[in-house]
Amino acid sequence: MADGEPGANAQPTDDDEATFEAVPLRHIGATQVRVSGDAERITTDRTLLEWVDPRDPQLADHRRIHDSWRVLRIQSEFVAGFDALSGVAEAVTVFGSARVEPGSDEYNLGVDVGRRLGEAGFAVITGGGPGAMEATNKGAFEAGAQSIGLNIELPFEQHINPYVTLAINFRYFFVRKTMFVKYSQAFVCLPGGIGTLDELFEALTLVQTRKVLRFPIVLVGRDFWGPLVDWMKNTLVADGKISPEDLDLITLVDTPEEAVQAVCDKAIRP
Ligand SMILES: CC(C)=CCNc1ncnc2c1ncn2[C@@H]1O[C@H](COP(=O)(O)O)[C@@H](O)[C@H]1O
Repeated sequence: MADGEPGANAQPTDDDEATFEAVPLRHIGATQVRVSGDAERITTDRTLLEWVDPRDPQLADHRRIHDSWRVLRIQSEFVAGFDALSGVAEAVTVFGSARVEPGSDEYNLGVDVGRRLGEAGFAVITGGGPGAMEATNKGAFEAGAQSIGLNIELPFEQHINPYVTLAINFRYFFVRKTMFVKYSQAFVCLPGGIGTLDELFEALTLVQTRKVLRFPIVLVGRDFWGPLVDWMKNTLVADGKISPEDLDLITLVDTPEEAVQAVCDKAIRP
């Protein structure tokens, strides 16, 4: 394929994707960009979500045909996820920063949380990445519990952490997020950034709207999470944006022991 031709610079993730994305990628130039020295891959989520000008005659079919057929790929990702996770009995999903360094206090916090959840009889689910995810999987692994990693395709090189005993790779964020909720009875959030906040607030929305019932959401670390909860109280409740009872959806704790106790007390268990 000559340079300048449709899809010439595309960085597909497999052969299927190469065929599938050949035309649509032209609209974004599909040049390889570099982030922190790593080649940035064009992810499936990006090709789904990026704006395409439907008035461009060469792209006229993009939304109509490619997005419609994309549903089959999305469907297959749901099928693979359901299939791989259907045997998971009792599980807790733990979220937290991808940037926590091994050996740090926050890493050790994750290990402790994972280990205690494992010892309490839960499988532990994380995003399968580095940092707090790795720490939590490590704790669960060392406790002999099922240690699950739901990995996500990212623009840069990404490896599942070595403490995962059941790994699934997802291309679509929203498919993966369905699995976190569907296969766990509680969420535990360790300190984290935008990814963790996204996962936390999605869970809060699902519980608030009663899409999910009796689903404890436990935040570990009062110093870290306290100011956010205070803001929710002083601004969201005070301004009438949420009800005072909505704050009861969150359990704020300091230690891994309290976190696991809160899960055991509040989650649906047989
Ligand atoms: C070093 C680095 C940025 C690696 C990214 N690798 C990742 N692998 C898997 N899940 C992730 C990754 N980054 C973010 N997430 C998701 O978002 C959350 C962490 O994002 P953050 O660091 O809080 O905002 C995790 O709970 C996880 O579900």
